[in-house]
Amino acid sequence: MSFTPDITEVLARARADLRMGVPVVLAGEGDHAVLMLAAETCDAQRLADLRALGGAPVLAITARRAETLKARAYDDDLARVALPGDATLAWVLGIADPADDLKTPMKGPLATARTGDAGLHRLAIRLAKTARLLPAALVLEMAGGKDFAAAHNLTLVPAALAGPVLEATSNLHPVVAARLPMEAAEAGRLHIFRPEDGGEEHYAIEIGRPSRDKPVLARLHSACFTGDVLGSLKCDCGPQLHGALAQMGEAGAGVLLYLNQEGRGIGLANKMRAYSLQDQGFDTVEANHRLGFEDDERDFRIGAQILKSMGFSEVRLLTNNPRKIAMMEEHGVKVVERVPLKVGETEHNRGYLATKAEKSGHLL
Ligand SMILES: Nc1nc2c(ncn2[C@@H]2O[C@H](COP(=O)(O)OP(=O)(O)OP(=O)(O)O)[C@@H](O)[C@H]2O)c(=O)[nH]1
Ligand SMILES: [Zn+2]
Repeated sequence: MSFTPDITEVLARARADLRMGVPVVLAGEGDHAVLMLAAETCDAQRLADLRALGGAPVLAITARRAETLKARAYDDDLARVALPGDATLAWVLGIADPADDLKTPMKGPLATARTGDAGLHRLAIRLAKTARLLPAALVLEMAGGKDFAAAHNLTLVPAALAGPVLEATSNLHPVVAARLPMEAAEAGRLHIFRPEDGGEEHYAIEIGRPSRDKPVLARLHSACFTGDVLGSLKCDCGPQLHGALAQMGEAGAGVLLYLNQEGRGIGLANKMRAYSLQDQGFDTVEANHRLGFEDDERDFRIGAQILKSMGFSEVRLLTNNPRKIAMMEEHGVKVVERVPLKVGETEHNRGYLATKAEKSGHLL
């Protein structure tokens, strides 16, 4: 038995620190380490403190973001923008956040570095992403990172242990289930699942008493606060959610997973940043890229894990998204049938649905 936090627990702490603007130390090979701050939550004092340490801090961004900024990414998916001597917090935010890109088209020329531990820089961006912040991190290479972390009471993340944990899907545990009569079906039951990594909980809504021996009518729904709760006309999520529940109610059985992967996994704040870019004329995929994200950052392995833990191994999947089908099949859930789900097209979301069909391979 040990009271010392394990790597999963350390990562959860690191995420909380970054959201609060507290720096984190990432330890690499031997004595090598980097000090990181999430660009989005860094304040002027911490930026000044970082500079006072000397060395050559960089702003690590994704190649997606670098492309918009016309900055050279020397390391495939990663670019390290050198901090000019007079870089202010506004400069840092201007690189990290595309909000004023159109107003300030020339943010450069930006010098990008080829040196430094690319693995640690990638880890810094990954941590910012998992904290649902903009994918940009201020990073300073340092020796003696362990002592520095201890002296300043900072979370120390050993990179070699962190990598595999961040790649894997966290185990989920059932917390509680209770009866929930709904408009769509009186015989409803809501199950709560909690991941071991301290991340968002996910839900399963079981309708009727679906047999575990036959393919179940199933839907993997990704959280969409704007569509599900506010009835946004920009997407089709609300009608899809209610349509799927109604279809299961009519059939007398089904299971809908409500996965808390808002904004295709980038979080609601970043999704609203994407919406703001969409108002500047970019489509849903371009907006994600300009922010530095991939088109879709969701992890559908979570869905397969929940279905299996509930005893379902075969599904009739309500979806238009071929990626969901592939991920289920790859992770032990057989999709015996795809059941199309086409509801809620409006004049506001027609372009959005067309982009998903053209660029993300959605079936019409
Ligand atoms: N980043 C981003 N996320 C969005 C946008 N519009 C909707 N979302 C999110 O997209 C997710 C819904 O995914 P969809 O692509 O509509 O549908 P799908 O679940 O992949 O596929 P289907 O099963 O066919 O519905 C939810 O998490 C929404 O919050 C957007 O413009 N940008
Ligand atoms: Zn939506």
